[in-house]
Amino acid sequence: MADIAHKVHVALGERAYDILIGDRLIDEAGAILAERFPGRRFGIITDENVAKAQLPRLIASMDAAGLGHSEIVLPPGESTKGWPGLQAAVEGILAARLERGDLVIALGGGVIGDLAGFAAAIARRGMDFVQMPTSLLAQVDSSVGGKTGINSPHGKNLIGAFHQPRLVLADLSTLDTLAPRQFASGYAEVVKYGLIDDEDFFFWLEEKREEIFAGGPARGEAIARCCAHKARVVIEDEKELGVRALLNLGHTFGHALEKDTGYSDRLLHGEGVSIGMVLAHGFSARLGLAPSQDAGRIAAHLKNAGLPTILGDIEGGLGSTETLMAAIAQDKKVSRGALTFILTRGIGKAFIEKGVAPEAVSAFLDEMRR
Ligand SMILES: NC(=O)c1ccc[n+]([C@@H]2O[C@H](COP(=O)([O-])OP(=O)(O)OC[C@H]3O[C@@H](n4cnc5c(N)ncnc54)[C@H](O)[C@@H]3O)[C@@H](O)[C@H]2O)c1
Ligand SMILES: O=C(O)C(=O)C[C@@H](O)[C@H](O)[C@H](O)COP(=O)(O)O
Ligand SMILES: [Zn+2]
Repeated sequence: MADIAHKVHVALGERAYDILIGDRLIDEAGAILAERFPGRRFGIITDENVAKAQLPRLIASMDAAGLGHSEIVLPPGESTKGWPGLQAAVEGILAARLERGDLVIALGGGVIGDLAGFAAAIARRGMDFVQMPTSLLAQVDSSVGGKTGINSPHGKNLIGAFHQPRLVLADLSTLDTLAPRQFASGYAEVVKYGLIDDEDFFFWLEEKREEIFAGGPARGEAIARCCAHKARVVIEDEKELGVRALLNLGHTFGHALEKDTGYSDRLLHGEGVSIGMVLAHGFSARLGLAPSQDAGRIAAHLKNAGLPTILGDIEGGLGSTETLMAAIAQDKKVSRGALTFILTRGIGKAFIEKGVAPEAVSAFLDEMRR
């Protein structure tokens, strides 16, 4: 029997859903889906790595529950989260003759979650979907909150829709097959929650980091605390009209770096966020807003977790500062041409700053490249 260790409810009225977190949940997924979505068929969208490591378990549990299903298996990696990947996902849903009342299952990391969620949002003008996150990043962040979409050559996540899942099933045992670099990448988003507004969580992470990486009980607790944090923010501001932008800490820089490195394995999303969070704290210190020792303490923690923390850590070099600034100018938080950044007064004290001077950002980036 599956062990549902944590349950977080995302109270969004008619779009409300549960996040179930536990060990070996995937082996019970068929029974859970049959109970919650009787009489439906399912289109499982996944990538080749997850298909090898986890899909057989999901299929076995769905077969045991007598559920009808089809599989759409895409290439792994960030480059799949673009127009051709979206076309493959949507056409796969249609080819499988899934009806509007059937469900899409996103089995995988954040790439599959964002892509399959967006495909579900637009196929047959909108289908329900279930998130089954299998990377740490997806379990603590991308499977929750309904941001779905794909990347554009113009910038990260520029095409998409808010489309909430009907259920999130996070099986801790799936993380056993995740590559260490990918686990570290997801850990950057874990740290993010502490840095936003929960210094106690950051200090707890400083104590528990090794246990979390080793797979001890702190891992499930960390994942549940992140989901509870994100659920609180999403309930308050589902469409990012205000406070939800705090979840973007480190992302304005990070997304520009991801674009600059071609959405490739040169820089994973969490790695960009790691460098971006250190830059956001460094920039805040430069503006006299935050103590500079906080940036050092954060960088040390991320570095000990195996993450890059400075621009020089990105192999293969970067484009010019002008190119990075052009990517930053495409950020979705830009309003009437003015830049918005998530800045900070220190660990756990992030805030939204509108109208940040591009010259100040550009000068800071120039300095950080030296
Ligand atoms: N929608 C949101 O709110 C949100 C939040 C954060 C990040 N994101 C997006 O998420 C994406 C990054 O997600 P990610 O870090 O999970 O990357 P990913 O989806 O590429 O997964 C990481 C890698 O690990 C593999 N993998 C995943 N689970 C596995 C498992 N259990 N066993 C073996 N291999 C496994 C995948 O095949 C892939 O190669 C980015 O596109 C980012 O923009 C979205
Ligand atoms: O859920 C959110 O809101 C976030 O900002 C979470 C981020 O970790 C995530 O990377 C998100 O996809 C970024 O959103 P975007 O609106 O900047 O594309
Ligand atoms: Zn992110």
